[in-house]
Amino acid sequence: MIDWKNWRHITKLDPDKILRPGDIEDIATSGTDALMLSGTLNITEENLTLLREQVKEYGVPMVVEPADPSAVLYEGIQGLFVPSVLNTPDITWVVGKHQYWVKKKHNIDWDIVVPEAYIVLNPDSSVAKVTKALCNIPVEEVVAYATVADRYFKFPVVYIEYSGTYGNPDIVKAVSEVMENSVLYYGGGINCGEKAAEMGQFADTIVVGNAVYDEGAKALIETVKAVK
Ligand SMILES: CC(C)=CCC/C(C)=C/CC/C(C)=C/CC/C(C)=C/COP(=O)(O)OP(=O)(O)O
Ligand SMILES: O=P(O)(O)OC[C@@H](O)CO
Ligand SMILES: [Mg+2]
Repeated sequence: MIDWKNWRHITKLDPDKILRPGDIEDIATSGTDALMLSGTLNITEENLTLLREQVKEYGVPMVVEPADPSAVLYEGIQGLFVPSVLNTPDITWVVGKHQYWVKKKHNIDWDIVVPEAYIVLNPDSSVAKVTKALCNIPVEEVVAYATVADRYFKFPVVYIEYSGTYGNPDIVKAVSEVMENSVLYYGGGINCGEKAAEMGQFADTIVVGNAVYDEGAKALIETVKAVK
């Protein structure tokens, strides 16, 4: 297994978006610890495979984070990061999709599976809409979810997710103070060194997604430098 617990910086690449060859090289050589292939909308085995083929030659650890059991990749990747969303009333996104997945797929390589406890906090994100996450919750409730994930369910990863917008550092700080064993991920709206450094004080690992597409590789490199 890859040493994912020591990653400081993950670049999240969306199989539904286009990257030019030059961009791919710049991303892969940016110093990011891993490439995570993931998105909520329009993810298929086909576009996941195409993206994997584009990035694999650089030798950066590559992991897949599936949004649905119908689009999972098993070959040529080093990890399968599987989300459960904690702050949704719809159990489908906590354990339902997972049960369906295991029922259909009998030979899962559990050694590469890393369960993630998502706390989704941007109501405008695709992931919030799809999972009907209850995003407008006070910090005490976020901390309580994170504590349940860390101590009770013993999720390897707790993921504070603001996909598409920059989140509240006070919330990430408060969560970081209660984490004992889980690795704390922060993702959402990081598009420069300052924001990377700010969230990187509290999160073990920061995740940068949209900035790669909206700002380009130069901004990505700044975010890497800020946390390493
Ligand atoms: C059990 C299996 C194999 C799959 C189910 C996994 C579950 C429950 C996923 C629920 C949450 C989810 C849809 C996660 C996908 C990862 C993620 C948060 C991607 C970022 O999404 P956005 O940035 O909101 O979406 P777009 O980039 O597509 O707009
Ligand atoms: O795309 P951004 O806003 O950087 O968010 C990163 C990641 O947490 C999305 O799942
Ligand atoms: Mg996205």
